[in-house]
Amino acid sequence: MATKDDEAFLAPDMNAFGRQFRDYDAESERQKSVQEFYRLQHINQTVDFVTKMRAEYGKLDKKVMSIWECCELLNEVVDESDPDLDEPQIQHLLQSAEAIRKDYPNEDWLHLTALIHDLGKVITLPQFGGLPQWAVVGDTFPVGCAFDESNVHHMYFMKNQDFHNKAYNTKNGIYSQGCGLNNVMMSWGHDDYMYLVAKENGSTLPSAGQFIIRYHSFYPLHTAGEYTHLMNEEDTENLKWLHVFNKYELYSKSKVHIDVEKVKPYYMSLIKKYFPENLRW
Ligand SMILES: O[C@H]1[C@H](O)[C@@H](O)[C@H](O)[C@@H](O)[C@H]1O
Ligand SMILES: [Fe+2]
Ligand SMILES: [Fe+2]
Repeated sequence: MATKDDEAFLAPDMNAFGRQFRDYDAESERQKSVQEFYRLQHINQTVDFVTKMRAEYGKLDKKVMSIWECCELLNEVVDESDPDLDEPQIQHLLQSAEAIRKDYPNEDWLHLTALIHDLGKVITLPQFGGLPQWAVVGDTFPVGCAFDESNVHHMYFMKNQDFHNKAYNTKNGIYSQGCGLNNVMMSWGHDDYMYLVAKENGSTLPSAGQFIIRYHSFYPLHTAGEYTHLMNEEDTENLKWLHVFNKYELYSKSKVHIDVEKVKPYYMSLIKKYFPENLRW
């Protein structure tokens, strides 16, 4: 007989606060601080800033540690951009991973991708450079081309210096049609950082897994369907998996906790399969 654990994942209609998911306009205290977060993010994420961050974090000289150590460290991180989540970050990682595992039991790489997708948020901690929230979390978007209106709280881009730069404020900006997302500079944050960590440490996670990590906050693309003119064929293939992932990542945010010790052995075996024991961060 099927137990509750064997049932397919059901996406809820409401978040843990009884609101719609990703409602950035609802009147509440939380909404105000989320809006203030996006004001700062949209003003400060520029081509110059991203260029500096890529160079700095590309050194991977902050710490040597395992993937699991980082999962535990993530519990110290608070995400001020998220209107749907109040739980410790490790719960969010495990909730996402276990939800996907229910419906895609054979795609072990996808379970692991879910487990690690937000680990990059550690760059907000002092020992990783202590970056401000606007440089770590929130939705992401390309810099170096026009900011699309599908970005939440789009109006704040008006105070971004790139908004007024003629080289950057056209549809393609410094890019060309179909150039591929790999050639596009995304706003700096936990996605691009974790992608860098995985790649530079020689992870064998499939290309779709690496793509999910790198673009999971790129809602203007994967949910609004904008910026597709920058994609190439490989991006189109990988985007299919990002759509799958997104459903489980977003709608698994709930108050139902996962027993960490119970599932840890399974995830440790996946980490061993796809990552070296210690990584440079
Ligand atoms: O607030 C959330 C949160 O920071 C997530 O980790 C990120 O991936 C989302 O795109 C963002 O909207
Ligand atoms: Fe997440
Ligand atoms: Fe994220």
